Amino acid sequence: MSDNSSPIVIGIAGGTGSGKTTVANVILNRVGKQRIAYLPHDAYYRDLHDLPYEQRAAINFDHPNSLESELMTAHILRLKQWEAVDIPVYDFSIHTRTEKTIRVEPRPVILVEGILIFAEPELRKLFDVKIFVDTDADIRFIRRLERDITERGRTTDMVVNQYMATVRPMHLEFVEPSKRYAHVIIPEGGLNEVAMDMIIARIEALLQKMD
Ligand SMILES: Nc1ncnc2c1ncn2[C@@H]1O[C@H](COP(=O)(O)OP(=O)(O)O)[C@@H](O)[C@H]1O
Ligand SMILES: O=c1ccn([C@@H]2O[C@H](COP(=O)(O)O)[C@@H](O)[C@H]2O)c(=O)[nH]1
Repeated sequence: MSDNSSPIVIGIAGGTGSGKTTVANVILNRVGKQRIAYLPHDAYYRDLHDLPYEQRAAINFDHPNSLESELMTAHILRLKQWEAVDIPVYDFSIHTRTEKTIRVEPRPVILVEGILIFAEPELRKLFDVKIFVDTDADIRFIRRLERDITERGRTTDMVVNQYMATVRPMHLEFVEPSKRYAHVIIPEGGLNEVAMDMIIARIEALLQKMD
C-alpha cells in the first residue's frame, strides 16, 4: 500500500479485448495525463529477437512466463520512489521488442494495465486499487479478431488458431481466476459511467490525502 508521500498504484486487469485500455483512457482523460504514469504490461513481453519469426509466433503469449513482470515490478517500485523509468516498446506484428524505449516520469498516480497483472503475486501486492473489466468471451473474441487483423498484421486463421491454442485456455487458467483479487469488477468497461464515476472519485480522494 502507498503511504501519504508515495504515488497511488492502480491496476486494470481483464481478458483480451475486455476494455482495459478504454478504462485506462477514461482515467487518463478525467484525472489528467499530467498526474499519471501509465504502464501497459504488454510493453514487457520478453525480448525474442534471437528467435526466428516462426518460433516467435508459436509462443504462448498468454502464459505469465511470456512477460518480464520482474522488470515491470522494478519499474513500479522506482516510480514509487519518484524516479523516472525507461519502458520497452513492443511490436506485436513481429512478436518482439524494438530497440526503442519510452521515458515514463514519476507522477502521483501509477496506472498499470494488463491481462495477467493480478495473476502475478509480486505485481499484485503493489496495487492500491485493483479493477477487473468483465466482458463476455464472445464479445472479447470479436473485438480481438477485428483488432488483430487491422492493427497487428494477422489473418482470420491466425487469430482463430491462437485463440483456441493459447488465448482461451490461459484465460481460463490464469486471467479469470485472478478476478477474485479485484476490489471492483466493471461490466461494460469504460462506458459504464456509474462505475467510472466511483473509480474517479476514489482516485481523487486518494490524491487529496497526498496533498
Ligand atoms: N463498453 C464497450 N462497448 C463497446 N466497445 C467497447 C467497449 N469497451 C471497449 N470497446 C472497444 O473494444 C475494443 C477493445 O477495447 P480495449 O479497451 O482496447 O480492450 P483491451 O485493452 O482489454 O484489449 C476497442 O475497439 C474498444 O473501442
Ligand atoms: O507477440 C505477441 C504478444 C502478445 N500477444 C497477445 O496480446 C494479448 C494481450 O493484449 P490485449 O491488448 O490485452 O489484448 C494476449 O492475449 C496475447 O495473446 C500476441 O498476440 N503476440
